[in-house]
Amino acid sequence: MLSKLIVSCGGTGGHYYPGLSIARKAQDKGLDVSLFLTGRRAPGQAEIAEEHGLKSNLARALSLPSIKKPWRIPLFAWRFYCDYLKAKKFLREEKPDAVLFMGSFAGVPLGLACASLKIPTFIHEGNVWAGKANRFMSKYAQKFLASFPLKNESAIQCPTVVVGMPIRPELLEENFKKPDFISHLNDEDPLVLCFGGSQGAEAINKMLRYAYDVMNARKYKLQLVQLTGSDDNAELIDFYGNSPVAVSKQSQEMGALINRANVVVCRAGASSIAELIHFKTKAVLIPYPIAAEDHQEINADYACQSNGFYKLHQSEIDQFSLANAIELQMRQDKELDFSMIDYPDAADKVLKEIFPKI
Ligand SMILES: CC(=O)N[C@H]1[C@@H](OP(=O)(O)OP(=O)(O)OC[C@H]2O[C@@H](n3ccc(=O)[nH]c3=O)[C@H](O)[C@@H]2O)O[C@H](CO)[C@@H](O)[C@@H]1O
Repeated sequence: MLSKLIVSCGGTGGHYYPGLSIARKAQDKGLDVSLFLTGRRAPGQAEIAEEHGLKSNLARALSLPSIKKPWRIPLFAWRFYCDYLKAKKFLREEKPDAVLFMGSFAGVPLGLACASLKIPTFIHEGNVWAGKANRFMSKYAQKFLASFPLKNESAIQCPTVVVGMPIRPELLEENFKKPDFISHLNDEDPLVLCFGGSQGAEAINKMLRYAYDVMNARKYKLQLVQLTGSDDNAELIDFYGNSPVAVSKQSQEMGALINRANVVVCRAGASSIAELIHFKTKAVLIPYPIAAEDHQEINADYACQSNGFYKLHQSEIDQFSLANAIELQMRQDKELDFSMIDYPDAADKVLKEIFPKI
C-alpha cells in the first residue's frame, strides 16, 4: 500500500512553497500526498497545488491573541479546541502514515491532534533560528529537519538533521530561457537584480533608484532588474527612462534571473538565501527589520560567513551605502569566495528522513 503523507503548510508563502516542493517530490516518488492549508491565502494556494495535481484541505488559521488584549483569550481557547477536534476527525478519516509541519502557529491544532492519535510527525524549519511554533511542536515530533545549522538547536526537543531548504524544481534546471521582460538588456554588462520576499521591499525599492544613479556616476555600465512586488510602477519606470533597466511587479522566472545576476539585493528570507547559495550569486542582504524574533537578521549573519554575502541594515540604507555595498560585491570574483553548502536534493532528503525505505 502507498505511504500517505500530509504536509501542513502554515499560512504564508514562506512555509507554503517549500512544502509544495516537498509534496511535488513525494508525488513523483509515488506517495499518496496532500496539503493541509490554513488561512486567508489558502484558496489561492489550493489552486496552485491543484495545477500540480495535488489535493489539499483548507482550515482556518488561528493566531495567538496579544497579551495586551487578554479578553480575547477565552474565545481563542474555544476556537483552538474546536479546531483541534476538527483536526482529529480529519486525521481519523485520512489515516496518514506521517504528517510534516512546515512551521507556523496555524498548524499547531493539527500537530496536537497528531500527537494525541500517535501519528508520526516531522517538522521542517526554513530559518537558522527555529520559530516558536516549531520549537513547541518539537516536543511531539520524531525529527526536526532543518534547512541550515540551527542557532537555537538546544531549544529543540527531538533529534535534529540538517537537510537543506527545498527549492522549487523549476529553479533546479540547468538551462534557462531569457525572460521576455528583460529582452532589451544585453548579456555582457553586469546585472543587479533586486526583489523582496512575501512582505515586499518598499524601503529598498525607494532607495535603489538613487543608488543606481550613484553607480552610473561612478561610470559603472550597470543593468538593473527591479521586482517591486507592487502594481504601481509607472513613476519608477518613468524615473529610469531609457536606462538599461527592467521593472516588474514580480517574476516566476527566478532561476533565470538569479543565475544571470552578478549581484542580488534582497531580504534575508530562507528561500531567497537557499536560492542564492544554489546559484552562487553574490548578494546584499537587507533583513526585514520586524521579522518574528529577528530571524532574518540571524539568517543574514549565517549567510555572511561566506564572502558571497554582505549584510546591510535597513536603518543604514541611503543611496551611498547601498551603492557601496553593491560595488563591493561586484568587485569580488564570482567563483572564488563562495563557501556555503547547497542542498539541491533537500526535498528528497526530507522524504528519506520520513520514509527511509522509499
Ligand atoms: C517577512 C518574513 O517574515 N518572511 C519570511 C517568510 O518568507 P518570504 O516568502 O518572505 O521569503 P523567502 O525568502 O523565504 O521567499 C521568497 C521567495 O519569493 C520568490 N520570489 C520573489 C520575488 C518574485 O518576483 N518572484 C519570486 O518567485 C523568491 O525566489 C523566493 O523563493 O518565511 C520564510 C520561511 O520561514 C522566512 O525565512 C522569511 O523571513
